[in-house]
Amino acid sequence: MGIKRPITIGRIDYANAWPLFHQFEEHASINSYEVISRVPSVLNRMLHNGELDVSAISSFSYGQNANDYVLLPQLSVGSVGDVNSILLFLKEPIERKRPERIAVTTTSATSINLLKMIMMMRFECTPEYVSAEPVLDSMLETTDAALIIGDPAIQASWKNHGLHVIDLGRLWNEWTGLGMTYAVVAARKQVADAAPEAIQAVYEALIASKQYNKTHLEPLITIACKQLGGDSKYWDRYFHSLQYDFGSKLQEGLRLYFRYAKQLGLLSHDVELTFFEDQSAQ
Ligand SMILES: C=C(O[C@@H]1C=C(C(=O)O)C=C[C@H]1O)C(=O)O
Repeated sequence: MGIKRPITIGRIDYANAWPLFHQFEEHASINSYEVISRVPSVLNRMLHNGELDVSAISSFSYGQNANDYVLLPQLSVGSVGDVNSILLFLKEPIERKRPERIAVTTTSATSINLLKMIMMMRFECTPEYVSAEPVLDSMLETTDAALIIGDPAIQASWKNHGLHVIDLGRLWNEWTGLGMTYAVVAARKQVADAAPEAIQAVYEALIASKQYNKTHLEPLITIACKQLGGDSKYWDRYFHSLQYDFGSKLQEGLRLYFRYAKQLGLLSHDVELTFFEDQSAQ
């Protein structure tokens, strides 16, 4: 039993995940671990390849690999309504003209598929999607619209570029009445079976970090202003609009998302949410 090497943990390299990971080190009781900070698409690949043992990943990537993963309970990045950092920038309002070609950031999995769903089911169109680095101006050189997530989306939203902006979290909520879960924390099933105590230690540290940050947002707001720009009012509202607990409303939204993904052929199979068993509850 156990693993005889440092446990590898993936951290999303965007402000949206800070409330889960900031102070992780201070709360970690394991002595041998490594935290690797990357954009979601890279973490998705690394967990899939076994380069990571446990990671925050796109919820869509969990759906693709649900047989090999377990979810850590009460940990997610979601919203019921505005998410503020998953944004579609359009040259023309969508009510007037459906986009024919959309540039989508290379960093996402959940939001790209959420966008495809919204286009097909809500706006009844099937644009061409081209993958691109998340730089608004260059994305829009040859397209009608651009999807950006995370910090670059926030920074693009501050610019006065005269574009029309759709917040995908708000649109999903208005359309379905539900919340949406963009990121989950998953462990490789193989590792959770072989070393449940190591995964339990990571789980407990993330929960402790999340609880601490909930009542100590000030340091995160200060770092965000310094590193990413904006003012404290913006970041206070941003962190409060995101939901980190993976509650039943957020799970319900994700289940519907997976059902739609299957229906549209974006996923090849049905997805069940399978959770890691909290070892302290036994
Ligand atoms: C809220 C966000 O949620 C995220 C969106 C993801 C995706 O689209 O795959 C993955 C992880 C999160 O970073 C965001 O990026 O702004």
